[in-house]
Amino acid sequence: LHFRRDFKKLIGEDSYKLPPGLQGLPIVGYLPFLGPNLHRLFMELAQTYGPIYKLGIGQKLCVIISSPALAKEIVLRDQDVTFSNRNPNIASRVFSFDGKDIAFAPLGPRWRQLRTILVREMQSEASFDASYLLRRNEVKKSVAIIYGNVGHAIDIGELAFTTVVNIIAGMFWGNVDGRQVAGIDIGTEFRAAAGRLVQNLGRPNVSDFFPILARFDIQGVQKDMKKVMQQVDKIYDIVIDQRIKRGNMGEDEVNDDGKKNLLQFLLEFREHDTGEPISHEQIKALLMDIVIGGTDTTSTTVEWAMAEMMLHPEVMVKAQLELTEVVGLDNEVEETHVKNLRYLHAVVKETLRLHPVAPLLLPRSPTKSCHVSGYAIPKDTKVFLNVWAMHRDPEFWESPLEFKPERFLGDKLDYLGQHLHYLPFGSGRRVCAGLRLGERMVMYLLATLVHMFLWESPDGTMPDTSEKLGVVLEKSNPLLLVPTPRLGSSKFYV
Ligand code: HEM
Repeated sequence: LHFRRDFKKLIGEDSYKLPPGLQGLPIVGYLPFLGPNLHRLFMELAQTYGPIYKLGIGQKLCVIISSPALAKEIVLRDQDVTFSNRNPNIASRVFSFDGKDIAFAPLGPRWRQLRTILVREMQSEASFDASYLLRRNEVKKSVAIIYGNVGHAIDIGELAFTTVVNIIAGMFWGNVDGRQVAGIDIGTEFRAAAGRLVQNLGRPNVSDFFPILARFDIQGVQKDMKKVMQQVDKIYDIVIDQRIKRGNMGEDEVNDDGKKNLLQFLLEFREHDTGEPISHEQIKALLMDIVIGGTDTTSTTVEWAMAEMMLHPEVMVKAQLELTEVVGLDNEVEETHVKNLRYLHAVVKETLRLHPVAPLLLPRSPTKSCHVSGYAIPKDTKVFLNVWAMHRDPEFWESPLEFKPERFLGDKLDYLGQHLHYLPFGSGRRVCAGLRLGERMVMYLLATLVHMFLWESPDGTMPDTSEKLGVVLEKSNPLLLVPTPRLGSSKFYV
């Protein structure tokens, strides 16, 4: 009744029907039936209700879309502007300094300004070239850590995460040693804070579904978010102050081609800008997006790829043969090799097909009432695109549940979101803003792990593929693997 009343108010009497679906119980709707793995539940419900259906959760109306044809109407066709907004929940609003970032900001000049800086300034070929040594150093440090643990089990997800955090810290705000700022170990601090942030961001919060109860914060999500954000804020304040002081003393760091890191760029942009100024909070919100949006996504993908290769030894062997051919057994991997690793690219694509880090993307929300496939979608509805289901749709994929990188070898499918049955980075205006860096880091790190070491499961136990959905779709059980050096000379490892 609630939805019908809202709906009629918004788009007028009886013009279109809401999609079919479930209202659930009175008042709470479908809330008590939501399990942890929403993408699986949503796929099961699609088998009964079809490729577009509604779900009432508390006072919120959700619409779930599981077909590429309908996704097209939303992300690529004439309605993409209407659907390029997020309507963030409470945790996301705290996380994003109330929508001052890229990921949760409404479509508009401020979102466009930050997005352009991240995509064009920081991910141009020239920027990547200039910051390559930094990535190389961090990857080499991780190789040395693995070498120091030969014969012992290593947590691959954790190793990948620390490597990526350090790369990102160095690239985006830079400092003498990306691991330490004013005595604070960034990797460790962020690991702890990011874990809690991500947990809160992914947790169903009663206050989101019953805005009327929001001020009571029954589960304490808002309170906990604010507490963690204070910790993270403290680190950002130190980093920003340090950068300003260095700038004032004429000690700006520049990369090989004279380019500055993102933080220097943003601070100067703020000072000299003639158009919209970038506020302190916007800078922090952008750093937040980069650290949270860029780390778990990347490291989880590396972890899943390694798990799948362990489960499919023939894939691991092919990837190693390719590396032997392209890189050589008397050489270490450089980023310049990566473009020639066709098979490894296919492995990563197949990994992201079966284990997309954001199986429901980031939810969209129309800014005005509209229609999709002849159904009414009222303003502010939460719209989920179930990419996980589309990636397993037998209409588009042969033997969809099998891990077969070969399917991508002759295929033109890329990450840009033009082919609507394959959307690991999303699509349209809101497609991932860190796509190029994400792909680059995954490929370089994975190629290094596979080329430099042979891997075994401890005690012969094979990895499982059970998953849990927080903000990213991660492995339920961490992937532990035991390394042995693969190259003849120890000089590549120390
Ligand atoms: C393997 C790595 C990554 C994957 C699979 C991934 C995936 C995604 C997905 C699915 C979305 C939502 C797109 C949509 O709603 O259509 C997204 C958004 C976003 N990602 Fe990534 N991402 C990755 C790495 C990164 C990195 C490295 C960064 C930053 C340096 C980043 C920053 C962002 C931002 C800022 C957004 C929001 C874009 C917007 O709303 O305009 N991501 N990402």
